[in-house]
Amino acid sequence: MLDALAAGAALAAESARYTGLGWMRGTSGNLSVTLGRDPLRLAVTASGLDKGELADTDFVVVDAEGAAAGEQPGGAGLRPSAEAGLHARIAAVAGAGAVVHLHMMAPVVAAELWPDGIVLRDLEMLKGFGRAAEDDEVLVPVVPNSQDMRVLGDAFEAVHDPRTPALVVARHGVYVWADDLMTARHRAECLEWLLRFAMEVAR
Ligand SMILES: CSCCC(=O)C(=O)COP(=O)(O)O
Ligand SMILES: [Zn+2]
Repeated sequence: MLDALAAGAALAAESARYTGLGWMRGTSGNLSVTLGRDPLRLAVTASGLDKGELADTDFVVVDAEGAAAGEQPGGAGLRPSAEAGLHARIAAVAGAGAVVHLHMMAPVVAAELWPDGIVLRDLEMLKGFGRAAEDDEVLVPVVPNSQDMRVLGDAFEAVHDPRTPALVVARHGVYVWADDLMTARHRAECLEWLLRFAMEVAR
């Protein structure tokens, strides 16, 4: 596992990449890395900042509820992401080492078309999403949006399949997770392609 300062540098670098892709527009999106499991501790991007311009210390160490925990490398002036509670739930339930939350367009539009979940099957790019390409049917779950991270966390747990490292929040964005930030990014990139493909062929 990364220490907090290394995690902060990685969060800033990854956030800049996602901003370049247009997936963290405005101040949207947030990323986290798991720092420890007993007790659960995550480094999560600070709330309300331009995610394309994060300093290496623009993160907050949070607990299992998503609340700031202990002394903070970036000082007491930073607030944890408003969505830190869902990051923590995903880290706890799915065992994720890194969680990325992105405001990319494809999952949100796909959720409008398929509000009960998005089915993907027989696509080579599924390998990049951590699944088999052939004879594999993947249901990417969709849950309604909420401002209450406990409500979102409960909705996530109700639909969670350990084989599927993503959750679409309708009219909001997508969560993708993996053991580390780079793998989470690869999965997010492949998922975006898969969802765009699904919508193109459904037209
Ligand atoms: C225009 S962004 C609205 C809040 C949100 O959905 C988001 O992803 C960013 O929240 P944060 O508190 O992490 O800045
Ligand atoms: Zn969001």
